[in-house]
Amino acid sequence: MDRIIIRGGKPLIGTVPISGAKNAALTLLPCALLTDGKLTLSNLPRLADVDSFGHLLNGLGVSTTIAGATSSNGINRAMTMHAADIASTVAPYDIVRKMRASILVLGPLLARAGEATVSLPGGCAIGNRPIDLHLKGLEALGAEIELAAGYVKATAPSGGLRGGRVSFPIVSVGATENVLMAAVLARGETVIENAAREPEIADLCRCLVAMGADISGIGTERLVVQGQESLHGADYRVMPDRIEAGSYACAAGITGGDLLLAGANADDMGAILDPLVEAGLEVSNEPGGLRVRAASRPRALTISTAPFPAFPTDMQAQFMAMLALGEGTSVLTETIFENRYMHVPELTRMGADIQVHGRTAIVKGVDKLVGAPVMATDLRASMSLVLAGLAAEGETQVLRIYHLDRGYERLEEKLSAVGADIERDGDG
Ligand SMILES: CC(=O)N[C@H]1[C@@H](OP(=O)(O)OP(=O)(O)OC[C@H]2O[C@@H](n3ccc(=O)[nH]c3=O)[C@H](O)[C@@H]2O)O[C@H](CO)[C@@H](O)[C@@H]1O
Ligand SMILES: C=C(OP(=O)(O)O)C(=O)O
Repeated sequence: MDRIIIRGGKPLIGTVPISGAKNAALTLLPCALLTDGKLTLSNLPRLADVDSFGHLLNGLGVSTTIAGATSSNGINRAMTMHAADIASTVAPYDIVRKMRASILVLGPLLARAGEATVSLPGGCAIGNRPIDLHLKGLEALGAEIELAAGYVKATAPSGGLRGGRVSFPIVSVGATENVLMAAVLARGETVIENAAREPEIADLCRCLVAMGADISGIGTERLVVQGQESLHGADYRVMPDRIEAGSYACAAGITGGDLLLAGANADDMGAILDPLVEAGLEVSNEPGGLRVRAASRPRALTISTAPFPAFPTDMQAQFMAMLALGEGTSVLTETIFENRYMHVPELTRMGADIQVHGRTAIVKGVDKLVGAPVMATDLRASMSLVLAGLAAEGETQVLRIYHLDRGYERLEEKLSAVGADIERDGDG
């Protein structure tokens, strides 16, 4: 098993190309199931989850071809998917257990093929992660749902799904995505109230519109979809990854660095950039990207995670690492996932002073962190340990880095290029 070895203490300076967004790509890929035309996604990040999704689609009968390698600018990778026929409507446990986003084939399969059998994703390291809202939303479009032997089996009524009214009691990114992808092929109008407003949802809507869908209210909490008989193929470019960009911004913050995040889109990143500025970092929009400079130690922050446009849960761990070396006491509250503090004991082993009380973590800034072997437990937790390692004295070894490969494209290459002493080794 691979590990990442970092010898910390170097300010990171230079340009980091920002890749296409994982969390957008993973909801754009299942859109291929909605049409017998070809869907080509460009700016597709080279990530383990994208590969797994490709395999999942292949198993459903979708042919996939990949063009263009990821260049040093992080561009040019495109995948063309062609679901001329749906050969299977089953998403098996073996793939779903590796990648929770597999649940996002449920809505499209149901809408196009009239049925879908998808392994229940279950919980993961960060929390329970139920899918009841996905299922209730699809029921509102007429689907019949059965749960048996660890699978959800959804069936459309004869004549197919029909438009309906879905009002989510809480904001759910995944449920909004599943219902949207089903509604675009349902008969009549669907109204989704209290829809998630994450930029990745707007990206999904724009791709669906490029495929012939009729959606209004894009970017708002009320989406109105006029279902179509069929959709057609399209070429669509995946949006830049705001979480990857935010993670590298924290790398500048924790190392006292100066990074140009090439291709990052500040418009989607207000809730990430505002606290960086509050912490004393200089953030500016420059030609080609977003520049983040840290002239001093970050100041303490009080942050609470919440659905967009508030501070994202996917940035909590990285901010915590940065604030562990900040000045003063920060207070972080995690409201989305009940178990998203698995990085705390590992950061503590590196010398951080962090106490968790329920959903709140009190982070007392320390003067230094010291390198140690640490174990990553989930994707963003892993990145927080890499960040800590970049600033720590001595050597940090991050184990179980397959989590990082799910969400950070060419991590060591991007960090080495801006001055980090980091390498991957095959014995971890
Ligand atoms: C609102 C939010 O920040 N969503 C995050 C969530 O999306 P993801 O789509 O995984 O999760 P949801 O947005 O659906 O979950 C939001 C909340 O709703 C609850 N829930 C969800 C679905 C359901 O059927 N029933 C239910 O109770 C969840 O337990 C959670 O507390 O994790 C992703 C990966 O970290 C992040 O990129 C998303 O930003
Ligand atoms: C937890 C994440 O992703 P996933 O839902 O794919 O596990 C994430 O992107 O931080």
